[in-house]
Amino acid sequence: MTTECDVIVIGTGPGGEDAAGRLAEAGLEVVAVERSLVGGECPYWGCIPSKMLIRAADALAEARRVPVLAGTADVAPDFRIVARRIRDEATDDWDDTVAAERMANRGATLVRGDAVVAGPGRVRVGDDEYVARRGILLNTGTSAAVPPIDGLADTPYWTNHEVLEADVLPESLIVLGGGAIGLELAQAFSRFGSQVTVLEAAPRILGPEEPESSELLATVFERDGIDVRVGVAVSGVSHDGDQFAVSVGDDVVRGQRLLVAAGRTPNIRDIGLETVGIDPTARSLDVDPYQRVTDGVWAIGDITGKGAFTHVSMYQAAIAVRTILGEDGPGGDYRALPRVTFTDPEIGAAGLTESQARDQGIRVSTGYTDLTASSRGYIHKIGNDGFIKLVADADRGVLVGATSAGPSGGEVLGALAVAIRGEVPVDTLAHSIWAYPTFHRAIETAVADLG
Ligand SMILES: Cc1cc2nc3c(=O)[nH]c(=O)nc-3n(C[C@H](O)[C@H](O)[C@H](O)COP(=O)(O)OP(=O)(O)OC[C@H]3O[C@@H](n4cnc5c(N)ncnc54)[C@H](O)[C@@H]3O)c2cc1C
Ligand SMILES: NC(=O)c1ccc[n+]([C@@H]2O[C@H](COP(=O)([O-])OP(=O)(O)OC[C@H]3O[C@@H](n4cnc5c(N)ncnc54)[C@H](O)[C@@H]3O)[C@@H](O)[C@H]2O)c1
Repeated sequence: MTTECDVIVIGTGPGGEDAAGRLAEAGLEVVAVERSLVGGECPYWGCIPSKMLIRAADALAEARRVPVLAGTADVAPDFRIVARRIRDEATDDWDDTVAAERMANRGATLVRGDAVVAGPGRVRVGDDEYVARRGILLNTGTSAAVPPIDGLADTPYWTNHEVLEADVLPESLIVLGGGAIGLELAQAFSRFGSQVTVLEAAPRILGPEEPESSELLATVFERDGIDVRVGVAVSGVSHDGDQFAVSVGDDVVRGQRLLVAAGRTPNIRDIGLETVGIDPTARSLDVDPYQRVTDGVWAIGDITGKGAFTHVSMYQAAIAVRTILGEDGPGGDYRALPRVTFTDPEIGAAGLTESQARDQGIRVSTGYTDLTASSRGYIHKIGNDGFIKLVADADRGVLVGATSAGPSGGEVLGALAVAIRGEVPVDTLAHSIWAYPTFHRAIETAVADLG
């Protein structure tokens, strides 16, 4: 059967679902194809369940701080409570009926199945063909990358799916990869009582962020009893029906569960992109500032390589919708791209790191302050680890990057992201009033430190 429409959306991650709804509300005939759950990774196996787990784990950690500040607290973690919350409240037991109805109510037609592009404006789903008058919007996202380590593929390893579907706490957990996924989940499971080992191939965890962020998290994790090993070469993995054995140099790390959090593979390899002249082997799809990949093909979300975050997917969805509807509006601007790793301390960052700024030839000055030395850090006491680091363009007198690590690092980041985005002069920041005694007041000290 062949069906005509205006736009075909392939993949309904956060951006695709929203774009399909907006385009339909604007009066276009929209077909949205989804092979799994409407909403994508974020609500079912990503941001939301992981942050629920972290919220619970952080409550345990705060309760354990009571003896230093306020008396006694008996803490007896029960993983079943958060597992149930993820199942019942976050994911409806991994059922997307509500999301599917929400999209249908906005006027888009949901087609379930694997979509394959069959030529300009043409998409196949099983035996059915869909033909789009305006074009195809790609939002196919990413899947966990599984490194080609000897034996790994034959073991019952976990990815972000299984780990967030778990309802029993593993006694021990080996985490392959010290990026955002690995670190957030490593700390959360450790706080519930799992013995956790993080194996990171690069010289430091959280490699894309400032070295100070990596150092801070390594120190805090070590203090928490998490075994963090960097610069390791994992040469083999086996499973004896009960335990994993991971070969790391001459050593063997054993654990009940193994989480593979070693990066993501874009879901663009086998969806027929070559039929519209797009290279399916690329690391990401090159989009112009208006989300165009080629005539009649737009892309949004993780596959664009602009930042694998829900806020990027949603931001790009709004731009793609304007483009498809022929409306005016600004193109994508990633200069102040914010991101938050929800460890404790949270690592918030926006814009460029110091080394990225130097690589761009910017005459850089940096400002740094330790949060423990701030009034709020002193008051907060236990759990006050953190810092603020600013990266300024000394010639233009504006911030081009910032990191805000601390108990509310992700919230403090808001002010810094706005300062970068709005190119607020450093001089204005220096002569502003910063509320006392907040964590964000430490920005003033970091600004004063800019050399
Ligand atoms: C554990 C974890 C925690 C995270 N935490 C955060 C966080 O705190 N904050 C944040 O901003 N981001 C976070 N992310 C990242 C975030 O989940 C993604 O950036 C977000 O989901 C946006 O992805 P997307 O729009 O590219 O599509 P995705 O969410 O990946 O969805 C793509 C959809 O396309 C479908 N699809 C793929 N191919 C086809 C096809 N051929 N036919 C039909 N359907 C197809 C898939 O089934 C999927 O539903 C996290 C990710 C993980 C894994
Ligand atoms: N809070 C958030 O916003 C949040 C949370 C989780 C994920 N995310 C998004 O999802 C993306 C993917 O997360 P991720 O953590 O899987 O990927 P990542 O690329 O950020 O980190 C993967 C890590 O695994 C390491 N690695 C790769 N192969 C390895 C091997 N064989 N042995 C040991 N280490 C190995 C890499 O060096 C890297 O440090 C993130 O970059 C981020 O954009 C965001």
